[in-house]
Amino acid sequence: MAHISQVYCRKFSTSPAVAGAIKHVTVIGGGLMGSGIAQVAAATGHNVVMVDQTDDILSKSKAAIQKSLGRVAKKKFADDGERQSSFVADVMGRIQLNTDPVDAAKSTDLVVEAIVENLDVKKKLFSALDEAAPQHTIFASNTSSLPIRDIAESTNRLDRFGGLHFFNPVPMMKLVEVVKIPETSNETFERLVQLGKAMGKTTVDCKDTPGFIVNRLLVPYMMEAVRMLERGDASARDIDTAMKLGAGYPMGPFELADYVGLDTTKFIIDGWSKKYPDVQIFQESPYVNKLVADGKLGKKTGEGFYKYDKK
Ligand SMILES: CCCCCCCC(=O)CC(=O)SCCNC(=O)CCNC(=O)[C@H](O)C(C)(C)COP(=O)(O)OP(=O)(O)OC[C@H]1O[C@@H](n2cnc3c(N)ncnc32)[C@H](O)[C@@H]1OP(=O)(O)O
Ligand SMILES: NC(=O)C1=CN([C@@H]2O[C@H](COP(=O)(O)OP(=O)(O)OC[C@H]3O[C@@H](n4cnc5c(N)ncnc54)[C@H](O)[C@@H]3O)[C@@H](O)[C@H]2O)C=CC1
Repeated sequence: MAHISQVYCRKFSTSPAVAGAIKHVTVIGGGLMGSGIAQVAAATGHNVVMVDQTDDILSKSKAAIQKSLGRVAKKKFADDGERQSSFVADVMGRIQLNTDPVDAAKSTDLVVEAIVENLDVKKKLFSALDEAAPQHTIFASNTSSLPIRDIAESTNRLDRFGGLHFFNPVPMMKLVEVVKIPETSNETFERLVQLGKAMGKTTVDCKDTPGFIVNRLLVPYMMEAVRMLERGDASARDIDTAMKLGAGYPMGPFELADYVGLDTTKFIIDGWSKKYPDVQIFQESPYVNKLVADGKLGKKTGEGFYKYDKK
């Protein structure tokens, strides 16, 4: 994994927001994804407001960003503690916190939404933001599985709406899928692509098809792994080992599901099973349902398919 980190350090060291480009980013949702997006946006010179529901959640998000930046800084300034600290302080200084999304949207170039994977909740949020945000502000969703067009229809700015799908963990993963709905203007799309690049990512152009590119392939793969486990074909550990050593994946499907969060995994599957009732691979998993019902949401709660040390 060392080379991924080196790329991160190289790309992220000197790329301030370019003139005319998006300079101010509001990230709504300070969970796994929102905190990562806020971190990388700030580390690449953007001014960021991160929004979540309570001060308590936001202070946990802030601590997560600080910890992740500490890991980046250690690599970037190997033996120089002072430069490590000033790098972290500098990036943190570009992140403001707010519990009021409407207030935050009043003055920003871009809103990136990374809240719970629920269409109605996302629509309600964007509808409120649309009233408050300036004309020029672009809206983007980081949804894993919902149609961007369905979210965008809650606003009157379809031409300034698109998808910006980042990958977990955002500081390490080099891809952003930029999603265009039929109404997205070329200018909006270009500005989103530019932002992705300014954040040090490689971008791919996506249509608003289910799961875009990555998740259209990843979700069936992960769900087939779950079916194998449910059928008793192999253990989770053996399936993970097989996919890491036999297919070269950095994580096996169960490690990855735990890393993504089983709540988010279930939201995706529930949505797709409702929408595509005839597609067998998208149907619900009793195994995942039970884990979620027991509060075993993966790494974030200390247990999912596996158990984790709480750090
Ligand atoms: C069924 C439906 C489900 C569908 C779900 C869809 C969800 C989506 O919509 C789309 C998604 O995001 S899918 C998830 C995509 N992500 C992946 O596939 C991650 C796969 N894992 C990895 O790449 C590495 O294990 C990874 C990079 C994570 C960690 O690397 P390692 O395994 O080698 O572990 P470490 O030794 O801890 O880390 C290696 C170096 O990376 C640095 N690092 C890791 N995490 C970091 C973080 N969060 N922030 C900053 N730095 C970080 C770490 O410093 C370490 O460097 P060294 O110090 O040199 O070891
Ligand atoms: N977990 C993953 O690996 C990935 C998730 N995504 C997508 O990103 C989005 C967020 O996922 P995660 O960060 O994993 O979820 P998470 O559960 O870690 O974080 C979601 C955050 O949103 C906050 N929130 C919920 N409703 C809100 C509202 N109305 N206003 C402000 N904040 C609100 C919650 O308090 C929570 O902190 C989802 O749409 C998910 O599908 C996309 C790529 C990867």
